[in-house]
Amino acid sequence: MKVNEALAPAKVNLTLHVTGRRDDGYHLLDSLVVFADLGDHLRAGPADDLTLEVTGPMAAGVSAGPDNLVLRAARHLHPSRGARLTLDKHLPAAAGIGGGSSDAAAALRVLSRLWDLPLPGDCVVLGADVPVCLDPVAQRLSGIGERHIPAPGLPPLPAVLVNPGIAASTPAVFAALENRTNSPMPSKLPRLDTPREVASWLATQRNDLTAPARTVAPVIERCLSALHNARLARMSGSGATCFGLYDTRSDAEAAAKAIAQAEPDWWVREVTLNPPPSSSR
Ligand SMILES: C[C@@](CO)(OP(=O)(O)O)[C@H](O)COP(=O)(O)OP(=O)(O)OC[C@H]1O[C@@H](n2ccc(N)nc2=O)[C@H](O)[C@@H]1O
Ligand SMILES: Nc1ncnc2c1ncn2[C@@H]1O[C@H](COP(=O)(O)OP(=O)(O)O)[C@@H](O)[C@H]1O
Repeated sequence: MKVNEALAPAKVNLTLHVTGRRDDGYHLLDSLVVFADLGDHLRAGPADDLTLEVTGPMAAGVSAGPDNLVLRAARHLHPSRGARLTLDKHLPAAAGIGGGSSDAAAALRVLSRLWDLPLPGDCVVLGADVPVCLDPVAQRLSGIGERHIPAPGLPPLPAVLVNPGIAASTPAVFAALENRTNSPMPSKLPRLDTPREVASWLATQRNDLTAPARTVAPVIERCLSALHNARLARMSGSGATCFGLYDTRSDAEAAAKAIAQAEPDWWVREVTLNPPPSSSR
């Protein structure tokens, strides 16, 4: 990618344990987060005014106004400088894969280069997922999202992402959560060398938002069923996107093809999670 371009990769919560709730209503999380080799594309050119154009296959319904997280991130970085921004949307919005947060983080990265400014330290105010998206590699996220440390060794993971085209509102899903104090992941995460080992270990962990998300969007059950031949099938974030993990890319490709044929209205993509550096599409 050129200096004024950035990939805003899909974020996937391999685990999402809700461990408590702060007085301000935000929830404490313990989450193993990885990124895909697929995402939105952001370009920035020099300009006097700040403008944004939203293009691409998933642009429908995404505002190009000041509420777009790309423009909010730009104004967070500098209150008045200009740039001509183009956001090519490939990820569904409000889908539990952090499209907006990853776009905001990409905007901070690109504009800090264009404007020669340091990255801000307080970007959690843009969204709980923005800090982890600033450095899109495997990480263990905690606090409400403001704390993250590199995850121990994980291999690249052949996977399929499935979204049924229903937006799951993150506040609505948190509001439907019955038990807000659940156990965290083990304090020391194991080193996992193969997709099979990853799937076996993940099966002992959870996404605590799955049950409330199913009440908000019952179609999630069908997404998980569609991934029945995966080593592990789970929801990401607050949904509704679900992911399936496979042993090989060809297994994932075959599964994606079959699901897309059976559900032509769904967004179905074969991806690699935690890809080797510089292999993004
Ligand atoms: C749940 C997660 C897990 O990675 O992913 P998504 O489903 O959004 O992808 C994130 O924590 C979401 O991050 P993000 O989407 O940036 O959240 P924000 O805009 O800050 O918050 C949206 C709303 O979600 C709730 N929220 C969010 C984060 C958090 N730790 N506790 C919360 O209770 C609050 O109701 C808040 O008003
Ligand atoms: N660049 C953007 N892309 C997608 N959604 C955006 C963007 N900017 C603002 N939003 C708003 O943010 C909300 C959450 O979007 P997103 O981050 O994609 O979902 P999630 O938090 O479920 O991962 C959307 O409902 C949308 O209104």
